[in-house]
Amino acid sequence: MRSYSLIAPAKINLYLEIIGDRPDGYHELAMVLQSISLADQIDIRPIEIDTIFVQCDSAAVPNDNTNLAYRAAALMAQQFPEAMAQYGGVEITIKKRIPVAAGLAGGSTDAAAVLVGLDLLWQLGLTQGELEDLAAQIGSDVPFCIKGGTALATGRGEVLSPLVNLDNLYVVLAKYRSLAISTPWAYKTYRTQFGDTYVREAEDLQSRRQRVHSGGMVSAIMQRDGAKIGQLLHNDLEKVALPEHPEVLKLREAFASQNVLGTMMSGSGPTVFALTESERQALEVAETVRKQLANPDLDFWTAKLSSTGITLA
Ligand SMILES: C[C@@](CO)(OP(=O)(O)O)[C@H](O)COP(=O)(O)OP(=O)(O)OC[C@H]1O[C@@H](n2ccc(N)nc2=O)[C@H](O)[C@@H]1O
Ligand SMILES: Nc1ncnc2c1ncn2[C@@H]1O[C@H](COP(=O)(O)OP(=O)(O)O)[C@@H](O)[C@H]1O
Repeated sequence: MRSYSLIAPAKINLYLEIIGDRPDGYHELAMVLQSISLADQIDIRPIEIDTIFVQCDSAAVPNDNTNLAYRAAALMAQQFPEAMAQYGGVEITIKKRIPVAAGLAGGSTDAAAVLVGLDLLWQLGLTQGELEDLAAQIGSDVPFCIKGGTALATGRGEVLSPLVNLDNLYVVLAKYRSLAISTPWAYKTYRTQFGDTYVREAEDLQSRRQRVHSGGMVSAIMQRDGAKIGQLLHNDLEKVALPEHPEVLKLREAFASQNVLGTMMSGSGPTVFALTESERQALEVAETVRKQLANPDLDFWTAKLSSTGITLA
C-alpha cells in the first residue's frame, strides 16, 4: 500500500474582526484568511498494527494524542472504522517548518493534511464539504486549511467564501523565538476588556452581521489592489496582544517604517507580517529590520501568498 506526502501551508489573517459572543462560547468573526508558501510536510505511512503514531522533528510539538494531526486521524478512525480495519493503522511524520503557537495555524494545517491524506489512503472519496465538516470538529481554522487560498471566513471561522487569487504578493514574517501567545488567552482577554463593545449572544447577531466592516477589504481583494489591501489590514486581537507584549509592537513599527504595503500581527500572534510587491522587497525588509532590531531571539521568513491549501508533495 502506498504512502502519501502532503504539503500543509501556513495562513495569515489579512483581516480579523470580532463581531460578538456565540452561545457555544466561541466568538463570531469576520476574517480574511490567506495561505502562504511557508509549509509543513506531512508523511502518512500505513502500518500493520491498528494504531496511530505521530512523530515530529520539533520538540515544541507534542507527539501524543493532543497533537492536532493525531486528533484528525483519531476522528477519521472513529468515523470510518471499517477503513481502519481494512487498511490498518498509520504513522504520521511531521516535518515542522511553520513556527509553533505563532498565529499561523501550524497545528490546524497539519490536521487538515491528515484528513486529506487518510481520505486518499483509505480511498474514501470524501467531498470538499464532507472534509470541511470533519475539519470543523477539530478546530475553527481547520476547514480553511484544506482548500486554502484567499477566503472570507465567518461564523467561528469555519464558514468559507472563496475570494480571488493574490499570488502576485509576497510577505515577510518575524517572530520572537521565545514568545508564544495562546489563542484561548487572546480571545478570553479580548472578551474581558472589550466584551461590552460587541454583540452579546442574546442580542441580534444577524443584524450586527450586516454591519461588519470587512467589505472594504473584500473589495480591495477582488480588485487585487495590493496598496489598498495593505492599508486595510486589520486584527482586533492586536488590541490585547500589543499592550501585553510591547516587543511585538516594536517589531510591527519596524516593519511599518520600511517599503511595505502594510503590516499586521497574524491571528492571535505573536508573528508579525508585512506585505510586499516582490520577493526582493520582502528579503530586503527582512534584512534591514533584522539589522535594525539586532535581537538574536528574532526569526524571519519570507514567503509568497499562495492559492493552494493541502496538496500532494
Ligand atoms: C485566532 C485564529 C485566527 O485565524 O487563529 P490562530 O491565531 O489560532 O492561528 C483563529 O480564530 C483560531 O482558530 P483555531 O486555533 O482553529 O481555534 P480553536 O481551536 O477552534 O479554538 C481555540 C480557542 O480559541 C477561542 N476561539 C476560537 C475561535 C473563535 N471563533 N472564537 C473563540 O473564542 C476559544 O477560546 C477556543 O477554545
Ligand atoms: N501538529 C501540531 N503543530 C503545532 N502545534 C501543535 C500541533 N498539535 C498540537 N499543537 C499544539 O497547539 C498549540 C497551538 O499551536 P499552533 O497551531 O502552531 O498555533 P496557532 O493556534 O497560534 O496557529 C501549540 O501550543 C502546540 O502545543
